[in-house]
Amino acid sequence: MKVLVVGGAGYIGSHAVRALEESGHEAWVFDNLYQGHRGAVPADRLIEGDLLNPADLAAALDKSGAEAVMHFAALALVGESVTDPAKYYSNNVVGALNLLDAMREKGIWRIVFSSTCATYGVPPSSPIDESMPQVPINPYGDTKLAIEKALDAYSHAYGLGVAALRYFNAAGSHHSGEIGEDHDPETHLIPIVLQVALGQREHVTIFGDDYPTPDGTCIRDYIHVEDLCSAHVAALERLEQGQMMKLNLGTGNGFSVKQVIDACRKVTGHEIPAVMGERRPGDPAALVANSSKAFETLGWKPKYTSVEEVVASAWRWHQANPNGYAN
Ligand SMILES: NC(=O)c1ccc[n+]([C@@H]2O[C@H](COP(=O)([O-])OP(=O)(O)OC[C@H]3O[C@@H](n4cnc5c(N)ncnc54)[C@H](O)[C@@H]3O)[C@@H](O)[C@H]2O)c1
Ligand SMILES: O=c1ccn([C@@H]2O[C@H](COP(=O)(O)OP(=O)(O)O[C@H]3O[C@H](CO)[C@H](O)[C@H](O)[C@H]3O)[C@@H](O)[C@H]2O)c(=O)[nH]1
Repeated sequence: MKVLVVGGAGYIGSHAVRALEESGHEAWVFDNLYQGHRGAVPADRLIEGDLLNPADLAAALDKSGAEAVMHFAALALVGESVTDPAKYYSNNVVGALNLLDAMREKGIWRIVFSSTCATYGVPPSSPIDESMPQVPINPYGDTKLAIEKALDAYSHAYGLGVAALRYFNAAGSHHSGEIGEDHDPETHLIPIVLQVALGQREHVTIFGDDYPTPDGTCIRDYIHVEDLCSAHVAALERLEQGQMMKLNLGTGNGFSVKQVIDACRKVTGHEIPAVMGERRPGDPAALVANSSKAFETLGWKPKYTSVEEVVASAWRWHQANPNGYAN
């Protein structure tokens, strides 16, 4: 299939491009390079444009000859979504609606969408399955839930085939060592801890140790980015017209902030000073996926299950590219 990967120059999108090509598909990238990197994608398949400009989208769908879309493009900083919600509703929700309109116009009915465990808010229990209530606690999560709802309605009314994939915490880098995670600003735990190991930060601040977890720090489910992307390809290949898949993507294993820092110490051999800080507003104590629905629906399972392996994969990229991409 020819696939337009929207947000394909970003962290997860660029890994999806590799996964698509490794599975024999033809991937094209649409990105405004707000967070994305030229160096992360093949130059001859990059179409620069903005989701907020419908003419850019129409041109990209024509140029790529796309039969399907993977939609990764979004703003994803929880804190910024609280202080500047207008930016998030506009870019994420209006941008997604523009994309859906452009797809309808061209008769393209397959879409795989990046949703998030943030749509569950503070779950009633963990692990989380897809039947649990979606009650986001910040505008970022609200925008993702709004898009899921639009996809639901469009699927029902217009026959769109949708996979809304609710990722837990993406981490790691491509096995080739050629692409990895490079966000500016970086807010995610594993890259921040590895920046300490590289001597770029003095310490990592642990956001609270008074949570109701065994060591008091938050527990998350860190899924390797290549595992995430193989699930995307599996979902795309199974989509049928009018179908709406909603699937959690995680490993089912939770690791605390302290456990992640210990794993980073083990992998890097660096002492990695950590200081205790305040809770970060909006952080649920534990977010761990029950992904059995994805296992059954997609015939998929994550290959990386230990947090050390995930950290080692991220470390290879950060060590080789301490300053990230050149462009
Ligand atoms: N990283 C995670 O752990 C995680 C977890 C759950 C969900 N997600 C979701 O997965 C997706 C990808 O995350 P990521 O970490 O790769 O983010 P990223 O910022 O690295 O990638 C997003 C890409 O979209 C592009 N983009 C943003 N707005 C655009 C616009 N208006 N027009 C064109 N391009 C635009 C950016 O330039 C960037 O390249 C996001 O939708 C995010 O919400 C990420
Ligand atoms: O310097 C840091 C950074 C993070 N953390 C903690 O580490 C854990 C992981 O934090 P991340 O910022 O790496 O990721 P989140 O769990 O906040 O991920 C959330 O934000 C992502 C968007 O970037 C995704 O949407 C994801 O689904 C959503 O849960 C959290 O407990 C956080 O408090 C620290 O203690 N110190």
